[in-house]
Amino acid sequence: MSEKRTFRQLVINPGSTSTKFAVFDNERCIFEKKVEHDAAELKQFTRVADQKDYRTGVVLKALEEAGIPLSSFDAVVGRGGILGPMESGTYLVNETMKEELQNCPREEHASNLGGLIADEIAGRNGIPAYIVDPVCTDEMSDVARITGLPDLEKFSFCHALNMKAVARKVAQKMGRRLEECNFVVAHLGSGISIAPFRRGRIVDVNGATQEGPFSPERCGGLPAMQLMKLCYSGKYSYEQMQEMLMKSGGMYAYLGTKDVREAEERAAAGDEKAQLVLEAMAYQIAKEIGAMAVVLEGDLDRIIITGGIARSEFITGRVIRMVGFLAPVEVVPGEEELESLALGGLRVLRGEEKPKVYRGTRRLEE
Ligand SMILES: Nc1ncnc2c1ncn2[C@@H]1O[C@H](COP(=O)(O)OP(=O)(O)O)[C@@H](O)[C@H]1O
Ligand SMILES: CCCC(=O)OP(=O)(O)O
Repeated sequence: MSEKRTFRQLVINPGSTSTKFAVFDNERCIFEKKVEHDAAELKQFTRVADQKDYRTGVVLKALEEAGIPLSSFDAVVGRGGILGPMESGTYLVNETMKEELQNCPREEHASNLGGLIADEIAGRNGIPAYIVDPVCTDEMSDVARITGLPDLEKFSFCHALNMKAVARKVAQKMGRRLEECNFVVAHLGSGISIAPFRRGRIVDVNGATQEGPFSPERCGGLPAMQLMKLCYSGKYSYEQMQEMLMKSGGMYAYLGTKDVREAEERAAAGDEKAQLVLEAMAYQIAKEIGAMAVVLEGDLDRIIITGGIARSEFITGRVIRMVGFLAPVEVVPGEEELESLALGGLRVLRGEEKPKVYRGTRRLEE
């Protein structure tokens, strides 16, 4: 019997406050590390892309300390960023992609560093760099793009990497391929994405930074007229509003914590406000799942709940009570982003998939 070749990959997931990275030999993780970055240290960089050399250095230092030589890698894979809308899959980091990530990403987000750091390290070794199922994965139907105001076109922005990976696993458990199933997948983390998967494609989704349920740190969808009045009230600057919507809104704005566990403890100890806010988060999540089930016209095989908050029985219990009539619910706690990056790279290294080629931004709004 012939020996199966072992492919070694370095996978990198840059977050807003940390960089997570790991080394995989085929499907097996042999090294994993999370480096928390000091807020003051990151503050010296004006733009996210400016952090590339600093974070690359952090990864290289850790690999050296662990005695893992760069020459042992077959590919480097990064969590990909906010490029133009693209189909799900594994993409080669090419010059067009690098130029956009470096100079003109559609939005500033730490995941923009994934492709850049992967390319920097891969380049030192003459091996390919990839990104997998980036946050700009866009498989939405045309009808889902219409907002009601022609100036504002809805675009897809979600936790595609973990959602696709978890959906693939649930399909596998059911003895099917992802393309043979209809799911509603809810990723519940610091940000929340809830999407209908029609035959494996994400045909709609709440934009994880501006629509749908509020999350531990983000406001989600807000009443538009009231929001407009607040923006023009002179009370807050553009930057303050942005910070409020993205980082200090949602549960944090009500309770002063982004930790659902702490909120649960307070509720259990009789804090009525904590109880109400958690109830409201569960209520909004269930309502969004219901809306996405309607997109699938009720033809769904499973509802899948994943992300850190999927560990919360307080939240999952209430959500399941509200949406359980729609389909069986599968809870897959946590996220598997590093593993998902490795599996995406591996499918290409093994020749099971061809790497896709990014051809540049197709700006829907222009
Ligand atoms: N055991 C748990 N019970 C309840 N909530 C949890 C648990 N573990 C993590 N969480 C919550 O999950 C959220 C973070 O989710 P996570 O998917 O790790 O987010 P991200 O990676 O997007 O920052 C936090 O609000 C955290 O309190
Ligand atoms: C919608 C994907 C981008 C995002 O919000 O990711 P984090 O929750 O990791 O910040």
